[in-house]
Amino acid sequence: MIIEKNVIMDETAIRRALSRIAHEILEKNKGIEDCMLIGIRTRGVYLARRIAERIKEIEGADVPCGELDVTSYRDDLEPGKNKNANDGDCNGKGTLILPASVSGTRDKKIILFDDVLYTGRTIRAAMDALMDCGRPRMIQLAVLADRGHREVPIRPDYVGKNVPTSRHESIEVALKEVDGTDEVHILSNWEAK
Ligand SMILES: O=P(O)(O)OC[C@H]1O[C@H](OP(=O)(O)OP(=O)(O)O)[C@H](O)[C@@H]1O
Ligand SMILES: O=c1cc[nH]c(=O)[nH]1
Repeated sequence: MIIEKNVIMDETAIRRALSRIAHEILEKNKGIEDCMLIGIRTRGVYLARRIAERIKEIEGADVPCGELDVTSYRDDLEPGKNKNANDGDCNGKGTLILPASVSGTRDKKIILFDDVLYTGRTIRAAMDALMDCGRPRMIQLAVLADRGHREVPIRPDYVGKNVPTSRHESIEVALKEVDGTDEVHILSNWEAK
């Protein structure tokens, strides 16, 4: 099977999209007070950190940045590996990692970051994890690429690029921090899970 790869965002396009999202976050939240950025592992973490740096440049303010691992909250885990493994110990088991300067997510405005939004199941899992770890005042969602095909009623607040796709395509995000390069590409002939 021939797999075609088409680049849809290069380094400049990613930088501009993240810069725009940083401005949109500041505008929507009228600043950054009580906001916390939380990146979903793996690449969402680096997107959140880049936005935090951009916000610092624009506003001169530090915004706390955390990491979330949603693995134990997924609805597609193999039997026997369910979320009970983490029940009652959301921090101790590494689901949510916050900077030491922050006491928790209670009453905070959480802005969740992921690289790709597809069915929405990862974000559903992320929201469950966050709710188990405290009671945020609000949760907003930022994604670099929204490719559609939602299976749950989830809509992002901030989008780098909307990419109409077929189910036989996949979107891959490469980031310098993990992949050595910044690029978003679309692959044809992908076999969806
Ligand atoms: O909206 P969804 O259908 O849940 O798909 C989106 C998720 O898929 C990818 O993660 P994946 O589980 O492939 O793992 P990865 O981040 O390690 O690549 C991507 O990073 C998103 O988190
Ligand atoms: O196209 C897709 C779908 C899910 N997750 C991805 O990273 N890309």
